[in-house]
Amino acid sequence: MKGHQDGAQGISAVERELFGGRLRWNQSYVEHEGALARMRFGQMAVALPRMVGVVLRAGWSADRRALAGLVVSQVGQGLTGGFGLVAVNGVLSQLFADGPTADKLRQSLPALLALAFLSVATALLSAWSTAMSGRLEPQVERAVSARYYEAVIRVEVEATEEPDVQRHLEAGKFGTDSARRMLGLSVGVANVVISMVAAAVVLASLHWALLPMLLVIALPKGWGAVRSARREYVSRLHWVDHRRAVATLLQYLTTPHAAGELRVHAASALLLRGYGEMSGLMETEQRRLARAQARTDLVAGAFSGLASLGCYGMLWWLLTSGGLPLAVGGTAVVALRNSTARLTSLVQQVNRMYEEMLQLGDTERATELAARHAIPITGAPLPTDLRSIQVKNVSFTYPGATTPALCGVNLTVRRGEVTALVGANGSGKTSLAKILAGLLLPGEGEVWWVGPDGERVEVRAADRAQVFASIGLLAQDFPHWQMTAAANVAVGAGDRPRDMAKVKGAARAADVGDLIEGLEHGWDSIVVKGYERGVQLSGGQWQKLGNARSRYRDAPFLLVDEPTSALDPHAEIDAFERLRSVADNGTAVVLITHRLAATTSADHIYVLDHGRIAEHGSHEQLMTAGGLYHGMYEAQAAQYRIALPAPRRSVTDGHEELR
Ligand SMILES: Nc1ncnc2c1ncn2[C@@H]1O[C@H](COP(=O)(O)OP(=O)(O)OP(=O)(O)O)[C@@H](O)[C@H]1O
Repeated sequence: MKGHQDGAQGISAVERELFGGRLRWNQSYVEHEGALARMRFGQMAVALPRMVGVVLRAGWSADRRALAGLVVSQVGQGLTGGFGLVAVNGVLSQLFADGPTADKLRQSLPALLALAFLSVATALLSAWSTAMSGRLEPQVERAVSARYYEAVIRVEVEATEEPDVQRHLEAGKFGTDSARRMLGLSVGVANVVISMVAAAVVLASLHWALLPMLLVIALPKGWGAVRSARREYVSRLHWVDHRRAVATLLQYLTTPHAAGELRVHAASALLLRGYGEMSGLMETEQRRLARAQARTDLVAGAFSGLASLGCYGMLWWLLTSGGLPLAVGGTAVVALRNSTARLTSLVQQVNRMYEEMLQLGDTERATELAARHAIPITGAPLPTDLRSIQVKNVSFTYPGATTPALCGVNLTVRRGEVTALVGANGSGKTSLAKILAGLLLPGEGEVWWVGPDGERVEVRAADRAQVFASIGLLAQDFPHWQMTAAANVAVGAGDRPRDMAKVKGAARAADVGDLIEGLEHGWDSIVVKGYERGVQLSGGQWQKLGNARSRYRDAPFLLVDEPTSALDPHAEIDAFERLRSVADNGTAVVLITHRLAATTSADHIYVLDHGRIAEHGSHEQLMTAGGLYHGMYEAQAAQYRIALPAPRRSVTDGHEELR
């Protein structure tokens, strides 16, 4: 394989088998990022301080004292380095002067003492710097992460459906801890740069020609560092999907809910083969990178070596032609050797810093993008005492889809009623529920939130926080939080302090209270196995817990998507009756279900077909109309009729007996 630019090459058979083809980062995105990665030195010189600025600002707002301490200790170390060189020059000047050795040593003593003092000061400053950066780094990481995640969770759901937005937001995740590493590296780089600047000042003051020498040695290594970092960054971008897929394969191998299929279906053999072949490809890429880096290092090292040779040659010439005193020459050699050693560490750190900067740049871009697509934080207040939601001529097409998920939909959801949404798979029920919840905004048409006297606010103009506060949601694939049972209910109102009495009430209303209270650790049981206090719930028990969560929200509009799919027949009937009584108590219940027995008692049924409302009315009206609903209901009812053979009877001794 030649590398990530390869066309059809570099695909393992198993990658094709499991993922249908190459798993490389979307091409257009790579091109866009490629432009960033091709940044020239000049652009990088601008971008690097900007990213350091991001980190410093985060540090400043997190812990000013620690940041100030860090800056002072770094500048201090640079100064001690500079003064150290001056002291070395003082010692050498005394030693190279004429006169008896004992006198020369005595006269160099003050400079030697100064050197000792400076090294103690350097050690103290370095310890202070370590303590301050250790204190600041986690705070900077938290600040940058919080900014990113707070922005991401506010993004409109529709925007997250756009592949480009999705990718940028995903890419941003990898840079959140780069801020922490950037701070550590910035400290290291600042340390080296300050000491080199100090060395440069001292060298330039000794002889003007010594400064260009230092730069000539530094440049090739800097070039090599940037080149390697750029190459690694581009590679990581190209391989990120592949890497994620490999991690997923490994994750499946230890996921408890896959345990059965892994063993019985031998899925583990396929996954392990996938892991082996796909990580083998990544190793090939790592080898390519290592070879390329070795080449770059060789070229940079060769040029740097040539530059050093030239510098020492020039020093020789300056000394022999009398342009430079011997003591200054000695100081120059010490400074050049120190600086070259520091340069190696500078190169390594800049290299890593450049990579981190590119990743932190991703996080910054994702944060800005998220802010551009954010749900507005202001808007018209909803009428107090909401009565209904009216959907008028609403159409909606998911980004990238060719056909609309909803088309000219009209419906009204009223408090005190159960409104059922039924229809075939993919007919648009969940999409309509998301429109009602204000999670998706209609492409065309309006969604009105209506008060008791007909006063109304359209969802786009409304304060969305109030819209969300008015909705209780139980999605089809509601999250199973790996937390305590109490937290799993109370998370239904994460913006309110936990009220245990209400948690217990909601659980009782969803028929799960006794179960939780009967557990060894009761409400503190963690509802996933593997933790201390962990328990495993069944699918139906989870569903009841989910129902309790949506009850705990206690909102005027309750949207439930297949709330009984995992319940046993008695529990299912019970759950539907409980939903009925929630509606009777004044809540608007929107029930999405394929169990048509449950819709018989709904006040209004809407039948969706390919995104349109095909029929609506009560159960009786729809059955009389004999359309889609009638067909679906009959099909379901017929299943029960077929499944119930008439009991066979025999006659024994004149008595009928069931067999
Ligand atoms: N996030 C999405 N991006 C693109 N298309 C989507 C998305 N979600 C749903 N769709 C498409 O929109 C249409 C309606 O889907 P929706 O989930 O609303 O159907 P549904 O009636 O709830 O189906 P089911 O009964 O299977 O749950 C389908 O064609 C589906 O493929």
